[in-house]
Amino acid sequence: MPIPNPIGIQTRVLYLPEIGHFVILGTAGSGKTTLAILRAAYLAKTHCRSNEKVLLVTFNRTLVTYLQTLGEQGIRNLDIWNYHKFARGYLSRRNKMGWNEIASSGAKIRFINEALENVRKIYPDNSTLERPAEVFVEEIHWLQKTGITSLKEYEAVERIGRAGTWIARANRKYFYYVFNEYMRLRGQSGLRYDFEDLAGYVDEEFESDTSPRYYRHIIIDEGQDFSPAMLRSLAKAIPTDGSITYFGDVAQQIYGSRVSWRTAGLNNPQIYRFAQNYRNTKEIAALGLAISEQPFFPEDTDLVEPSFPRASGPKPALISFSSEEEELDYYIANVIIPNRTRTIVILVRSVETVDYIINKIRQKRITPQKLSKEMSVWNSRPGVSVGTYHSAKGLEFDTVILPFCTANRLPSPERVTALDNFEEALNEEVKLLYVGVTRAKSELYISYTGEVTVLLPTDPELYQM
Ligand SMILES: Nc1ncnc2c1ncn2[C@@H]1O[C@H](COP(=O)(O)OP(=O)(O)OP(=O)(O)O)[C@@H](O)[C@H]1O
Repeated sequence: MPIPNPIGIQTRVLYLPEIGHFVILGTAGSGKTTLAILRAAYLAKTHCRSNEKVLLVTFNRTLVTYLQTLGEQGIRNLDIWNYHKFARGYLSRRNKMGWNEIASSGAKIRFINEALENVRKIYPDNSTLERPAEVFVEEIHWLQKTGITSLKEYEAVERIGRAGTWIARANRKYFYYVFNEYMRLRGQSGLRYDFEDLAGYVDEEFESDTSPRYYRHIIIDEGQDFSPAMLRSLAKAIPTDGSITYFGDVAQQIYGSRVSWRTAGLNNPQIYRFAQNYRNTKEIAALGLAISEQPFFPEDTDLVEPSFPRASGPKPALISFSSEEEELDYYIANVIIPNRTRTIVILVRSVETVDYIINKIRQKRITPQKLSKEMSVWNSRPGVSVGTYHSAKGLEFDTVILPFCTANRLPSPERVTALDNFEEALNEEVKLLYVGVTRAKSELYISYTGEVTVLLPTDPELYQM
C-alpha cells in the first residue's frame, strides 16, 4: 500500500526536532497513522546512532499488524509493537518478568469476585459491597490505570472522566479493601501483574533504571487510549536527548479518560492539530461530526473540529430490518457478493457476534478476515473483514457495515452494568460508534432490528433511508 506524501502541517510534523515531546491531535482520517509511520522511519534513518532504535507503539494489536504491513519493512532499527509487548520485553530484560506472570482478564475477574466475597464476610451489612461485581472490576481497572497506590490518594483524588460522583467519597474505602484483597489473592497464586497495572510497574522500574535507554525515539499512535501510567513509562523509556511524538484523537478515546499532559509525563509539549479529513467522503464525515455533536458526546477542549473533505459519495444508509438474520442475509447478498473488488468490513460490539457472522459468511463459501489480536498477517487485498469496533481502531475500508445498531445492543448492556450508570455508558459507547463510522472511505451501511440505538443522530437528512 503506498504511503501518501505529507502536505502542509503534516510535513512540519514529520520534520519536528529530534529532541523533546510533541503532541499531534487530529480528527479521524487526518493522517495521524500515516505521519506516525513516516516520522518513525525518518527518525530511525537520520537520528539514531548505530546501537539506537525507534519504537512505534500503539494500543491495538490489530493495528500493529496493519502498521507492520504499511510500515517500511527494511528499517532494521524500527520496532512496531503494542504497549504490552514493549512492557513485557522491558521487564524481562530487567529480570522482573518470568514465564506466565500476567493474570489473564478472566483470572482477574475471578480473583475480584473472590475478593469481593471475602470482604463482604468482614462487612456483612455494608450496602456498598452489595453493588454488582462488575462495578468493582471497573473501579479496580480505573485505580490501576490511574496509578493510585494508597487509600489516602484514592480518597483525595478528583474523578476525571466520570459522569458523576457515583461512588461517594466515604465509600471509596470499601472498593479499596476489595482491591487490596484482589492483590493478595493474585500474588498468592504467583501472578505478579495484570494488563492494567503492568504499566505502573514499568514506570516504577524506569525510575530506578540508570542504564542506557534501548529506544532513542518513541512514536505513539492512537495515544488517546494510553493510560497515564503507560504514557509516563514511555516518557521515561527514552534518554533526555531523545523524543516522544504522540498522535491522538480524543473523539476516538474508547479505553480511558483524559489526563493532563503533565500527569502523562509529557513536559510542556508543543501541540499541533490536524483538521483535514483525507479519508471519509463529505457525507460520511457529516455523520461523524453529527455523532460528536450530540449532547452525551463528552466535551473536550482537545477535540479537533474537522475541515470537511472534498470528495462526495452516497449518504450513509440507515436500514430497518425485522430480524438480525435478515440484516446479515441482506449484506451478504447485496453488498459483499457483488463487490469483490472493494475492501469491506462488518463491525459489531461484541467478540461473540464476530464469530457468528464469520460462520454465516463462510456458508456462502467466502472466507472473511477476522480482525483480532491474534492476527499476524494483514491482508490488504479486496475482500471482507469482520471485527469489533475496538479492533477496527486506526484501520480503514472502502465500505463499512454496522449491523445490530439496535437499542438493546448499543450501548452494550454489559457496559451499562459495569459502569452502573446509563449516561456514562452513552458517553463511552458513542465514541465507539464514532470510530466505526469514521472507518469508511466511501460507503457506509447502518442497520437495526426493532428500535434504533439512541447513539445515532436523528436528523433524517444525514441518511438515505
Ligand atoms: N497528505 C495526504 N494526501 C492524501 N491522502 C492522505 C494524506 N494524508 C493521509 N492520507 C490518507 O488518508 C487516510 C487516513 O489517514 P490515516 O489513517 O493516517 O489517518 P488517522 O488520522 O490515523 O485516522 P484515524 O485516527 O481515524 O484512524 C489514509 O488513506 C491516508 O493514506
